Amino acid sequence: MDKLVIKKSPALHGDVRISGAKNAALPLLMTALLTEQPCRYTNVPALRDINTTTALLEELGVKVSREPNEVYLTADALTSVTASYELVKTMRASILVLGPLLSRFGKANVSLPGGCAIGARPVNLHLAGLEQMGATIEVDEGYIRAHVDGRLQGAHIFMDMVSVGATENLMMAAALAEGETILENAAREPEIVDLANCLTAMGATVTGAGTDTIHIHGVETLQGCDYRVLPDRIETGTFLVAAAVSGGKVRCLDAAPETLEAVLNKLRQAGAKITCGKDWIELDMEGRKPAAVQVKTAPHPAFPTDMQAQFVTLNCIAEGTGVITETIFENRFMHVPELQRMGAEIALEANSAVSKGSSSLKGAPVMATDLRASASLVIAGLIAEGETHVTRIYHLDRGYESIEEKLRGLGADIRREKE
Ligand SMILES: CC(=O)N[C@H]1[C@@H](OP(=O)(O)OP(=O)(O)OC[C@H]2O[C@@H](n3ccc(=O)[nH]c3=O)[C@H](O)[C@@H]2O)O[C@H](CO)[C@@H](O)[C@@H]1O
Ligand SMILES: C=C(OP(=O)(O)O)C(=O)O
Repeated sequence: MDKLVIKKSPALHGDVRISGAKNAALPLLMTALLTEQPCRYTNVPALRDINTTTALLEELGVKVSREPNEVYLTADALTSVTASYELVKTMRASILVLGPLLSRFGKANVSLPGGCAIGARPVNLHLAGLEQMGATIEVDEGYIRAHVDGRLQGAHIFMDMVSVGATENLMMAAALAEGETILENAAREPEIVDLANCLTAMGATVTGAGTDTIHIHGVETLQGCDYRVLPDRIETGTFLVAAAVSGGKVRCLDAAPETLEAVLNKLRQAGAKITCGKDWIELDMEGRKPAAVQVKTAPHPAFPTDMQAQFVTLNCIAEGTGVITETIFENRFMHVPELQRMGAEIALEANSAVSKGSSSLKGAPVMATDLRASASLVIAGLIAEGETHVTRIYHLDRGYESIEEKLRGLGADIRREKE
């Protein structure tokens, strides 16, 4: 297993190129299941989750070929409709094969994802929506077994909670369903808009993506696509926080500033000077220490839970007291005890992390517990005195393309070693 060894680094300076978004690419690659025609996806990040997705699609019989940051998929003759536990347990987003398989082939067996480090993460909304569209679903021996006679039927679905994954699964299912599907209380994340744009390019009619009501007019068949994945707003935010914490000046290229307004707003409140172009964002801390910020996570367009851990690190070293409240996942503060081991003064109070600020961090061996927790520890390592060893970085490799090379390009002292 690999670990990252990070030494206290100078303030980060320079340009960094942002990759395609993991959370957009995962559902986008699943759209290939909706058509027998070839699909090409570009700006696909080189990540462990993308490898898992292509392995999963190959297991179903999809023809896969890859070039750097490009994936070609053809689902003209499937050999299986089963997503096995072995793959689903390593990547929860595997559940996104359910909607497309069911709508195109009338059946699907998908291992139940189960809980994960950050929370229980049930899939009841995915199943309830598909049942409303006419599917019969049972859970047997840890597998969701779903089938439908004929086509799924368009339905008016109101979701009790805002769920990104359920919205995506139901949008893909609805694209081949008979008639119109209306999704109410839908997620509004930029990745939903990206998926809607791809489905539209494939011949479905999708309106309202980016609002809480999405209309999808299903069609009998969809065509292939040539689709470029949206820039990763969470990777962008992570580099901006790293720059802010180090007192540096960093420009993120190939970014999508309009997708991370809530994060940019908090960085401005922390004292950063932010300048944006059409596809770039520059953060300049002018050598200052950030001011602590108050943050509450909530569905888009509010502050994203996937940026919460990085802001906990920012608040640790900032001036003043900061409170960060997590409202999406019930167990997403696993980075806090690790940051405390580095000297951070943070108290956990119910679902809030309260930091006193001005902690002087010291390097320590720390363990990554999930993807964004890992990112928060890497950022802490850059400013901690001495050396920080971050273990279990396979979490980080799920979602950050070449993170150590990109950080080194900004002047960080970071290297990958065998544990
Ligand atoms: C691959 C991907 O895009 N992952 C993102 C996606 O995850 P994911 O799509 O899994 O997250 P959801 O939006 O579905 O989850 C939001 C909340 O709803 C709950 N819930 C969800 C579905 C359901 O059927 N029942 C239910 O109760 C979850 O437990 C959670 O508390 O959105 C999350 C919230 O922005 C992000 O943190 C993840 O990075
Ligand atoms: C929680 C995340 O991803 P996933 O839903 O794939 O676990 C994330 O990207 O921070």
